[in-house]
Amino acid sequence: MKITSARVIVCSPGRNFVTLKIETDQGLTGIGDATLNGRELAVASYLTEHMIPCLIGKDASQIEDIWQFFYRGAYWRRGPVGMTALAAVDMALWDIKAKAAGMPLYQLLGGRSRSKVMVYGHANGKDIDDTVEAVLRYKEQGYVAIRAQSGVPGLASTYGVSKDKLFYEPADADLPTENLWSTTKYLNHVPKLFAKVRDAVGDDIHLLHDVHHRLTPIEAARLGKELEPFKLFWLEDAVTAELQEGFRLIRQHTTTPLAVGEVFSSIYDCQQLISEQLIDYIRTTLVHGGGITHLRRIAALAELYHVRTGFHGATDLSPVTMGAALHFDSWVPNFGIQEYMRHTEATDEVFPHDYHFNAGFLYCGETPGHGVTIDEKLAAKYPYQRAYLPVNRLEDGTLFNW
Ligand SMILES: O=C(O)C(=O)C[C@H](O)[C@H](O)CO
Ligand SMILES: [Mg+2]
Repeated sequence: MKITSARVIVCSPGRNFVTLKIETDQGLTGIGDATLNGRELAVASYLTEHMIPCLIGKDASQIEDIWQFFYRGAYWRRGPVGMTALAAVDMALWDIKAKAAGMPLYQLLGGRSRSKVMVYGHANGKDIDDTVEAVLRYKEQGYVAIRAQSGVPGLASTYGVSKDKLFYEPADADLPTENLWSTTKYLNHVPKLFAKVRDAVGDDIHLLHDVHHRLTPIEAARLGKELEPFKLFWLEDAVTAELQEGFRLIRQHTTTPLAVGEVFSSIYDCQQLISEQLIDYIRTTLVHGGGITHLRRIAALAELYHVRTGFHGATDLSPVTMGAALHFDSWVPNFGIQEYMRHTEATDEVFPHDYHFNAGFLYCGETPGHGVTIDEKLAAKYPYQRAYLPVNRLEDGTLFNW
């Protein structure tokens, strides 16, 4: 089955998405997500200029060989732009292979390990009371796992806290917005938030929190320790993870479970974190981690060390990633949880899909392939719009982590 054409579709139905479509001489087509928030056109160009010319004429069924060709063959390995582009190719090829087999993708991976995929929703509010209310609303909708983020007193704006309760869109301007940050104010606030949230929601709901890489290991250790009474499901991205051994310090001090990895692009970013059992959940998902072919290796390594998956699933990961991820989640033995932030109606219309949400769980469909397509005519009505993630500064002006 030869690849006859491949093209990149960039569209912005409420936010930017980059999609790769691969066509074959047998009439089968597949699509993959190539969206890298705030750097979309770099991946689009990497695909168009450097990968697509090499793809034409290759046998679409040789997924592993094509993966190795672009990973080893490029000489310049890893990195978010290259691995996102590779992920799009990989996802599209798995889509084609599953369609050729007449099977939903999870069947090719090894079949179902579970009937439904537990997801967590995003509750956020401007202050503690507002956040508690948002958490209770998620609980009413049937969610069994809820992430809670709240504004911090004394800080004008905080990441993850939007005006809209179901969507939040961090890439909010055509030049980066600047936020201000105070670790002291944040650390004083979060334990108070979770005391109230746990009290309101009861013991049966899983609670999660995202620090967004803003603490040092010893600060994260203190936060983890102070949050222990509230039994979090996980504390996410407590510190930046370029220094993998930094997590040892956090681990020595707290039993609060740790999740990290949404910005990772390969197994080498988490090898030490996993093999030293420094984390409990690996967040890297298909689109930024080289696709299904590479995530299978990460999940298999993680399984050895009692680390479970907790795939990234914010709105900047397109429905294509969500569809493929749900097949992976339905199969992978060491599944933990799946992040779920709803896409806008416009996005859902551009990317028709067969997965659905019901009472706290997502269900992948039974259509052959990963179950997501793209309406190209509709996509063309939403041209690319430059949009950046914000940057974050300390109150004295020092540029800080976002
Ligand atoms: O979903 C999360 O946990 C995030 O931290 C979302 C990120 O801000 C977002 O995906 C960045 O592109
Ligand atoms: Mg996060």
